[in-house]
Amino acid sequence: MDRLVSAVPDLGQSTNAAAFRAQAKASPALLRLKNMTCIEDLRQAARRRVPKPFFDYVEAGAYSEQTLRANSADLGRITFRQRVLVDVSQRDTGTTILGEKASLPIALAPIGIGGMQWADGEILACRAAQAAGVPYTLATMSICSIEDVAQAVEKPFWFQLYVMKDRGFVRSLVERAAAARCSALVLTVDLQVLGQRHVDVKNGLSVPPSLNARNLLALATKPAWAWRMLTAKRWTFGNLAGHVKGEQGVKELADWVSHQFDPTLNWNDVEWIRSIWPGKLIIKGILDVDDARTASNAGATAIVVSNHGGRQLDGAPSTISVLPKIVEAVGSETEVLFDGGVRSGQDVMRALALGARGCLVGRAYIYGLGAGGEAGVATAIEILRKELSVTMALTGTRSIDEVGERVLN
Ligand SMILES: Cc1cc2nc3c(=O)[nH]c(=O)nc-3n(C[C@H](O)[C@H](O)[C@H](O)COP(=O)(O)O)c2cc1C
Ligand SMILES: CCCCC(=O)C(=O)O
Repeated sequence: MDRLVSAVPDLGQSTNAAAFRAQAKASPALLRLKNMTCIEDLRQAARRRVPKPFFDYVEAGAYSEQTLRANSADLGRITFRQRVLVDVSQRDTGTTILGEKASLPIALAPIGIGGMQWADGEILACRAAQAAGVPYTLATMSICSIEDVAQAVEKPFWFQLYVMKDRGFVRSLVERAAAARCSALVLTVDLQVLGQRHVDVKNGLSVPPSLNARNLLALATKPAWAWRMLTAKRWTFGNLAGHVKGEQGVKELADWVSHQFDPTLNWNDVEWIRSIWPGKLIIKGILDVDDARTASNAGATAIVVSNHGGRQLDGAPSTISVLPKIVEAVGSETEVLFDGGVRSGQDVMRALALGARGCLVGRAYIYGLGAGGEAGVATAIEILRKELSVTMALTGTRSIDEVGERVLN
């Protein structure tokens, strides 16, 4: 099965459609994905290839999923201003994020247990991101560890930090990220207490998967997935090995969070993190103007306007509905990144038009990972690139600098 992945040649700088088509010709893995023309196609393929508990985990939002739905619905209501007779023959989707060049105004969001979607998922996603020229964020709760990923990729990546009760362990994570030359620390502040995702409870989601009859069946019906996992031999949280007692038999994720994550986390701790991480600091999970101001004053290089993809506070507003006022409050001092509901290049354009510097994409790339490993993530990024480029053309926009309210109705 690993043929699918190992057959993928170095994708190079996949920044234009012609180059991607040439690579697809040479690569059976990309060829298999060639009929995937939108993120929804990748989602359907992931549904077929990933065991149900892990696919459900990606899909889920908290409680009634009102906020999850609002993220996409509110983005979809924003319409563009069609402009014609503008020379759009030369278009550039490139930009800078945190001062670094990116071929697209996106970064791959931190996704816990990405390595359960496809064996070695975090390494593969990071490779695809780097080949495409966009930042990748490794989650604290990843299956591949910081060191696993650092050894397997060429360029620096971002590391996402969850603050646990054991501050010695938190410090060691930060030190490991620095030793691995991570280029930014993404401090997630909206998940000290887990918003329940009903389906995970019903599926008995655990890492490693619990071996009851139902779960064994779910794994057995995806033999290609299971074979890759057995070969990769990575089944549990890579960053936590040796640090947390009983880690090999982690129980339900919700139990894990309530035992390990620190609900006392507050702004003084941000000062502490700032003192042990002198590099670029991104605070992720900001949805309120006052919090955005405090984050900016606390020395954040950037913030991510995020409600955790609708997975935490059900009933919170959609991210796109709060973006403009947060940009207005802090946008001149702090880079404002955006996430939640981005499933197309059109969505990226919408967020940029309302002031975001770039978008973190979560599920959109994870569907690609579940659909086809590294080639699937490359395909997801390529789909977003093409959609953004065409949307730029049809709104009479040649560069990311030109994107603003002028492209909206
Ligand atoms: C399956 C899944 C796992 C996630 N795990 C993490 C995580 O470990 N750390 C984190 O900061 N955010 C995590 N998030 C939130 C994402 O980083 C991001 O905020 C969210 O996915 C954006 O919404 P979107 O999926 O609609 O793009 C996760 C999201 C999903 C869907
Ligand atoms: C305990 C893992 C939490 C990962 C996460 O952030 C999410 O599932 O949304």
